[in-house]
Amino acid sequence: MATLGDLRERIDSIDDRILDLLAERAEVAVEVAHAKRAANATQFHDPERERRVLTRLQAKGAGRFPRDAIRVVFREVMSACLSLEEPMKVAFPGTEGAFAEVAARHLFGLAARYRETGTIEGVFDAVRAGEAACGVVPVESSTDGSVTLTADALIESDLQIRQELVLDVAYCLFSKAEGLSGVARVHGHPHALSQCRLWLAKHLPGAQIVQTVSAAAAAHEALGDPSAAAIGSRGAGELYGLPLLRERIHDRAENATRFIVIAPADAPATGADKTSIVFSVQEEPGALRRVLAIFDDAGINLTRIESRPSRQKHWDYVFLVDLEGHRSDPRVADAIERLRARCEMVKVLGSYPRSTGAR
Ligand SMILES: O=C(O)C(=O)C[C@]1(C(=O)O)C=C[C@@H](O)C=C1
Repeated sequence: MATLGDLRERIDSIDDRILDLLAERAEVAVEVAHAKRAANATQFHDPERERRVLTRLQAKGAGRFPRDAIRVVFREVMSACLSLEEPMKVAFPGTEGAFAEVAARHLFGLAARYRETGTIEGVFDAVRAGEAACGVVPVESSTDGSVTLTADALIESDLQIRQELVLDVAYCLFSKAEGLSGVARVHGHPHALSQCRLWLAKHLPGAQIVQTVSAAAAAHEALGDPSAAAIGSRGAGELYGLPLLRERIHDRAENATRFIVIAPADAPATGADKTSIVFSVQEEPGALRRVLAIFDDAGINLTRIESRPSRQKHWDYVFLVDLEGHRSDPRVADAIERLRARCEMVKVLGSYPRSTGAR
């Protein structure tokens, strides 16, 4: 049997070969950048190509090497190669350690340049001003429903949805307190507090609940005061060096947030896509039912419908719909045309590949 020393020598030599291959890949990525410049490409980042690379490699597999890890490794390899071409600039709301950052890093890797904008509107502004190539914003939570700030910003903006990601959201409680009995105050973002409401009522009934603007602000409170606790992602706690008191304190075991990537243009068809649209209907009885029948007649599945105040008139609403299919599918294109004939306003917010989810 080989000794531990022998096996480690073999691992060292395999790692050297991996490094040589990475160096070779980096050289090719630099050549890709030259080819793109020669073709006057405006975008170096190519999410469709990245998706094809990840799908192909995961399907191919690598013996015993875990399939999920293939995604993580190649996500970082491509993020690093892209940084040699042109670093990707990505905006997200909130501060470091927020779930929007977790989603952004999952999609764009460690080598992208991240910009915290503080607010959801700030993400839209940064992308519109060209300060970021794209932005990652939450659009709905499986527990709290729609993120209305995002819905309203989408309705008003010319930016398009080009990707989505459903992220498993797990909240932790961090504190310098020895145990739960030492916690007098719990600080958290309103979304975090709302998603952990029952747990807090049961386990910390006497604690004062304090809303903060971000997970980072909550962490700062807990850093400075041993009788304070903060709610946040595991990553946020690690980032701020706070001891973990309890894990998975959210009320619903299945707690996910859907994030979208907004950019100047949406995505080409992949065969498994969704399209988001917003429309307003005339104020007459049965108008909404007749409009929805267009999708029904075309056999198009609606995955979500939501109404928002139009902000033009009192008690006037617009409807946001997510449907299965790409806007270039003849069936979808035809339904949108029929919608235009019936509605006062129709705006396509973008077509994008359906999320396969991330944990
Ligand atoms: O194929 C390309 O267009 C590349 O730029 C290479 C590469 C990669 O590393 O594989 C890098 C960045 C792109 O977003 C897609 C893929």
